[in-house]
Amino acid sequence: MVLDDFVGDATAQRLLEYAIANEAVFLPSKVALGYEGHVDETHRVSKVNPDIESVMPLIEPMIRKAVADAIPRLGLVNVDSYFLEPEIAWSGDGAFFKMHADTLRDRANPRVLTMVLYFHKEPKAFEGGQLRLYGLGAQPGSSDYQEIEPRWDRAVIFPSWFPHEVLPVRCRSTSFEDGRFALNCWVHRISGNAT
Ligand SMILES: O=C(O)CCC(=O)C(=O)O
Ligand SMILES: [Fe+2]
Repeated sequence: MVLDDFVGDATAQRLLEYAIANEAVFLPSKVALGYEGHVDETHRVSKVNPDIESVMPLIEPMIRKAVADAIPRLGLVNVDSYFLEPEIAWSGDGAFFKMHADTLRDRANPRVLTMVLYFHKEPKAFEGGQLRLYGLGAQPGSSDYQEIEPRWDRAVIFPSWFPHEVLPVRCRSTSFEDGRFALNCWVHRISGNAT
């Protein structure tokens, strides 16, 4: 599901300003390996800031509404209760994220939905960085995909088990504010509520 004009210009601008002001808090992104996260620059290059509590109240109502709509539309079951895991990711020149799924299997409260909201400085100073969303079971190199442009204030919501990747970002400068920003928010199903 692609939802344009998701939070509105003023709120998207607030998110951008918040991210830029907190550049120092962004740390290299990790990928999951068993129960541990580790940095693997052959698989993923970007930076993340999971400490976004102060801006969550601005966007949480829109996220919760979109999640409530997405659950029946995407045919998810057993998601009567859930919690959100938000972070802001920054992708500068050369950043990418190879094909992966977001589901962390064998965990008590698995991720069931992935939401990504894009924002960036205007005029846009990067190219690339499209999200490729593959069909279930696709292998690297598959041509079974939909490609989504990371447009200002566009949100994408999909089941976390679908394979996806972020194509390489090319940016005119190395300055932080020129990069591709994405607010990622995972919906974790709270286990034990099977009906
Ligand atoms: O930034 C995106 O478009 C997707 C990011 C992603 O796949 C992830 O953080 O797991
Ligand atoms: Fe992902």
